Amino acid sequence: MIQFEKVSKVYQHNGNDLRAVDGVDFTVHKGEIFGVIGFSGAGKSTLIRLVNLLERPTEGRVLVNGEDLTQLPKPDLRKVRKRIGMIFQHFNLLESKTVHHNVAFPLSLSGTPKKEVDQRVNEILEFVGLSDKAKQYPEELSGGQKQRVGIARALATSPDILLCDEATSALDPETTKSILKLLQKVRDEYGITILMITHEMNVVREVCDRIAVMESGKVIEKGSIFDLFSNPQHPTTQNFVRTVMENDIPASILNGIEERGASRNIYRVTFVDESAGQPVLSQVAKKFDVEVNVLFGQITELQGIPFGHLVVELQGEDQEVLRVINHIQQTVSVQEVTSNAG
Ligand SMILES: Nc1ncnc2c1ncn2[C@@H]1O[C@H](COP(=O)(O)OP(=O)(O)OP(=O)(O)O)[C@@H](O)[C@H]1O
Repeated sequence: MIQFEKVSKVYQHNGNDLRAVDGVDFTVHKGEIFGVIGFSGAGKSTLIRLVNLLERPTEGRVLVNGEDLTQLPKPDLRKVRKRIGMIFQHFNLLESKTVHHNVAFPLSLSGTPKKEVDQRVNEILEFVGLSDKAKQYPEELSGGQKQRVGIARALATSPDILLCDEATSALDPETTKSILKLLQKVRDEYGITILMITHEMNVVREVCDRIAVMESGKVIEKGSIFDLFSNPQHPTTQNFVRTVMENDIPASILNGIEERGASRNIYRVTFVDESAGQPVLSQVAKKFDVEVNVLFGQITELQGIPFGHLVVELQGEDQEVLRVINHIQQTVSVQEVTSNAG
């Protein structure tokens, strides 16, 4: 468990205070995958580095499993740090060492007997799917394989917490997916708490239970993936959501709506939860004297829950269209679409 308690980190920049992290306050629960998302300079790297004391807070506290690391004597701090693994965007592997030695490194450093080290390394390489690469060097591996070595190295000392610093930002989309799957397996099989920072919304959508959105050092919004995607409050969060969910109706369709003039009956139907699985609109076409013309839409899945919207034109008498709206409002949310609004 990681608790940020009104944490700030202030740097000096040209004689002025620069609040890289500013009053951050949230808790990452045990076994959770928590994402911190923000644009460049938002303060994400500084925040994650406060967890393992690569940075010290200027104000507030960071508690790791209930302990304030700044208060620990050095030998205790070393012990606690072993319980916090970290992986990096550019993997940070030792190029002159084999995969086996890279993973063994943190164990050898702490004086673990060789036999024990070899056993643990073999076990972890099998877990990350790289048993056959033990004798190879980093330069012989793909980016995804290098990150698997990074994950194996971070897991070698059996941590409770894994910090991921833009861990998939240097990888292509397919490799990103496979690394995110591996991180899920790390959480599911070892119960490790994962805190990840990223600027990519598709990454947090794929694996995180909850996220916090950072801007100018502050957390501007936080919540479950479902809540933030389905109802983002802050404009920055809305921008992030837009990077993965096309909410805006394309201009060509809006122009078409404008051309239809006053007689249009165009609505945005938002599906949340099990309503997305119900054939609401096909039922309408059968039950009422209207035709349903789908103009645009997107349905996706968030944390196993279907979510999305369709923009539809209802063709029929106004009275009948109103009856349809009343009917479908019981299961989905309905908004009228005008040509100048998505
Ligand atoms: N050691 C430092 N000294 C002075 N300023 C710093 C230091 N580290 C970070 N900063 C500043 O703090 C702010 C937050 O930086 P940080 O690297 O934490 O952001 P970020 O969200 O991780 O962005 P990026 O993804 O670009 O690294 C930036 O304005 C940065 O210039």
